[in-house]
Amino acid sequence: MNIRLPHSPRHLAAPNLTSAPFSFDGPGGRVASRGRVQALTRGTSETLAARIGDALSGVAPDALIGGALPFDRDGADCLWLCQGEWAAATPPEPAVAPLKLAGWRLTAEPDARAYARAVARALDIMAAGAGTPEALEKVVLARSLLIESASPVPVDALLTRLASDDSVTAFQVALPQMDAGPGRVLCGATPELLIEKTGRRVLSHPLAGSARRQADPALDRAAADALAQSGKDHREHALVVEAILDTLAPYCDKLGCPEGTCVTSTRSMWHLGTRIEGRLRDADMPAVLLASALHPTPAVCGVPTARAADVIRALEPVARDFYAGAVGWCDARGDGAWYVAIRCAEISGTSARLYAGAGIVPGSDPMAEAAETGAKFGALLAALGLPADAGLAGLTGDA
Ligand SMILES: C=C(O[C@@H]1C=C(C(=O)O)C=C[C@H]1O)C(=O)O
Repeated sequence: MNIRLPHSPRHLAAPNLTSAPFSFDGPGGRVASRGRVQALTRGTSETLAARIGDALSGVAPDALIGGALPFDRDGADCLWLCQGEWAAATPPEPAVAPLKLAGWRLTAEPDARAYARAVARALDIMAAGAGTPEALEKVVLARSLLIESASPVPVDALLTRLASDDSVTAFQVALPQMDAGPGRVLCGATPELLIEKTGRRVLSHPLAGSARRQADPALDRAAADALAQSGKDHREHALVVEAILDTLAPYCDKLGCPEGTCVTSTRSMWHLGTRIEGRLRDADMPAVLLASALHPTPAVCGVPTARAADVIRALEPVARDFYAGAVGWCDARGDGAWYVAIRCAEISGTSARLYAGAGIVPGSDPMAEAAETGAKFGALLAALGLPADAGLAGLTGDA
């Protein structure tokens, strides 16, 4: 079965989201696991093609693979194979249930000021290496907020609330169990399409360059205009587009960005975005392998990739695990959609660890980057029923 996301949305059954190991609900439709579900053998990006080939050989045309690739290409992925009858599903409940976490506590890891110091350190590394062959041109540094609540974090209610923003894809992927504790789920609302593949058609919509939305319409417009004019943000963005074009070129006989770079928005953020369209040479290339070839783009890692990954490892105190990886699905024909795993949280029982990062290039201002990460937490915090600006603590003199 061919599931087309943006132009012919198709609703697949997901009787109970908490028991479905993956679901995606975005601008083009909704895809969720169902039927007989089995975990694929876990492995790194190196063995992915062989494992996908094995999994898809001989399966029924309506089989579906979905899940998450970790940020670290040498880390083990988490993929699920679903087989069985598909049934038409009713679209998810439009009602946005109020969500109130009982007795919650928030710990910044690290706090905004320590994050700003890490950004300053990254800028020093860039300056020290400038002009050398391995000079660091961009690195994306992230921080996290750990929320601990007195009651379990309700993933279904959170997803419903996240999905109420039409500009994002609300997703959840069940992650491997770490120990005997509660299950882990990666849950979020990503605005960034890594790759969508339908037959020979591919589409990617990278984002990089950000500004916080404002409640006042005039200030909001001004923020978008400033982003559209920002040389620093356009430099940050261009590196991502170049990397995606370079990676896709060998797979495509046509590739381009017909609309150029535009300002796009979610409910809480403005971004620079570029729609990249291509035609594959091989219609059978599975979307998950294209996602793996592209990942990690400089939207979440940096340039050059290996150097940026080293700096991330050295400067970030919390392991990314599946944050800033890729989440998505692909059917037996290889058609599917994969998203950059951002604006998300790893949820386990009563705790949720939220992540947000920002691209650093020469000219970045450490405190402004800390504020940007604070703003990026907003969507998840609000969906959890917490103050949307809680990630900005320490930046406004209120810490
Ligand atoms: C890394 C994140 O976002 C990425 C970084 C952006 C930026 O630096 O401007 C913008 C969009 C995303 O590609 C995140 O939200 O955690």
